[in-house]
Amino acid sequence: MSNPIYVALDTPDLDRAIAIAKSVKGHVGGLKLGLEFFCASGHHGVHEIQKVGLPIFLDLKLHDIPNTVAKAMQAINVLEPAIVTIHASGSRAMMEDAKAAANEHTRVVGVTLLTSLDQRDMESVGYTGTPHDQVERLAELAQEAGLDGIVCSGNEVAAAHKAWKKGFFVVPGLRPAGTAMGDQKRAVTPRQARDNGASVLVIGRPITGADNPGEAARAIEGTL
Ligand SMILES: O=c1ccn([C@@H]2O[C@H](COP(=O)(O)O)[C@@H](O)[C@H]2O)c(=O)[nH]1
Repeated sequence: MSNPIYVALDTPDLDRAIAIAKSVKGHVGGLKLGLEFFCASGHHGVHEIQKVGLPIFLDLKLHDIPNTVAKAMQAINVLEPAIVTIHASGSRAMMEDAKAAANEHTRVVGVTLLTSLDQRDMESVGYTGTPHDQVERLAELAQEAGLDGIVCSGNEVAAAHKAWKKGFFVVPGLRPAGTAMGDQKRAVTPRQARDNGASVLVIGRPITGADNPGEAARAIEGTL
């Protein structure tokens, strides 16, 4: 089985991102570039990170009217990302148009409920039901829209996997035992997420915040 870990290179500093990417190579399966990185370094930054030689996951969480999201997707096709995120709450039409605009070999996955949100946060923005309900609802919509999979927490991935056997499940918000939660509220360990059916394990600060990111990645890999 290939290594499911994608390290989140959340930094605006391109040299630092390259250094971390090189140090974790061999202990992760891919590199995730999100808003912080992309807003600071853009396409040039992605090209530089690609030189490390690992698959690229563009975690841009696109969320806008269908036409705008489709055009944004077309603009990143040239980067040939392995995975791209959009927000599933943007509607079925938005997801359909995003998927239609993406490269054939790019997996387009829909964020269901951010792992930094809990039940109380959901209520504060007017969502009804539990995190499980929300993930189930949006996973069904994402599947109907023809997406490849979803982003959810390790708490919901087992149920999502059961309902969508061929789905591709990206799980962030992972914390090895004893590490700081930070802003994550629905966290599980990398091993729990993998056992629950995650296809991709997204891990940021537990690796990038370590004195030796390569060693931290190797240690987490060893727990899987
Ligand atoms: O629901 C979500 C969706 C995306 N993320 C992203 O994953 C990483 C997590 O970083 P950590 O440092 O391991 O907390 C980060 O890039 C988020 O933007 C998420 O956490 N939750």
